[in-house]
Formats: sequence, structure tokens, C-alpha cells
Amino acid sequence: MTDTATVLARLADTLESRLPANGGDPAASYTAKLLSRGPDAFLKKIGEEATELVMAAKDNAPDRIVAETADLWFHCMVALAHYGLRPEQVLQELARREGTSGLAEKASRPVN
Ligand SMILES: N=c1c2ncn([C@@H]3O[C@H](COP(=O)(O)OP(=O)(O)OP(=O)(O)O)[C@@H](O)[C@H]3O)c2ncn1[C@@H]1O[C@H](COP(=O)(O)O)[C@@H](O)[C@H]1O
Repeated sequence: MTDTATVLARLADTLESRLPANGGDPAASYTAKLLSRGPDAFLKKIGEEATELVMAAKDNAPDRIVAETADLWFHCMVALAHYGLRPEQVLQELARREGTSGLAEKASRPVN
């Protein structure tokens, strides 16, 4: 069975290998092709996948919600790879926030 606990780390390793600087081949890899087109290309995909997730949710379609969330996460992971960031950093940030109510966090912000 697939080890889902480490899937983000393994996917990040794969995506890093697709970076142009690491010899990613646009002819052989969707990710390498997307990364070779620069940030505008994968940032546009993030917007599209987010919209598709919203539409799946509005249709209350569980299978599509899962699939579109996976598409969105994948394209966010492509962005992290481009910017030299790791999913572990995002997970660490979520862990740091654990137990802090969003309402309490918002109330603690300096007034602008
Ligand atoms: N998890 C994914 C993944 N999720 C989605 N996609 C691709 O993301 C693309 C975008 O989805 P769309 O439905 O928008 O398809 P599309 O309309 O053809 O896309 P566009 O041509 O408009 O960009 C599709 O080609 C999907 O196959 C993914 N492609 C790759 N991965 C992972 O990345 C690894 C490396 O993939 P390659 O770089 O292609 O070898 C794979 O082994 C997988 O683990």
C-alpha cells in the first residue's frame, strides 16, 4: 500500500528533479514542461484548479472535490519547487498554528 504520510516529500523530490536547473526534460515530463514555461504558466494553473475545486464543491460532488483538490495541491507543489521551498515548511507552518483559533489570531493582529 502507498505510504501517504510521506507522499508530499516524495512528490517534492520528483518535482525538484523536473526543474530546468536539474535537467528536467519538457518532452518527457508534464512538470518539466510547465516549469520551463515560467511562473505565469503554473500560477495560471493554480487559479484554474482552484476554480475547478470551487465548481466541484458547489456541485457537492465528493469524488471531484478530492480530484480537484489533488490537482490544486499538485500545482501548488510545482510552485513550491520553483521557489526552492519544501512541503515540510508548509506543514511546519500548519503545525505552528495548531491550537490557535483563527478568531484569536485575527484579534491579536496590530490595528492598521
Ligand atoms: N500528481 C501529479 C499530477 N496531478 C495532475 N497532473 C497533471 O496536471 C495536468 C493539468 O490538468 P488539467 O486537467 O488542467 O489538464 P490539461 O487541460 O491537459 O492541462 P493544460 O494543458 O491546460 O495545462 C494534467 O496533465 C495532469 O495529468 C499531474 N502530473 C503529475 N503528477 C505527479 O508528478 C509526477 C511527475 O510527473 P511528470 O513530471 O509528468 O513526469 C508524477 O509521477 C505524479 O506523481
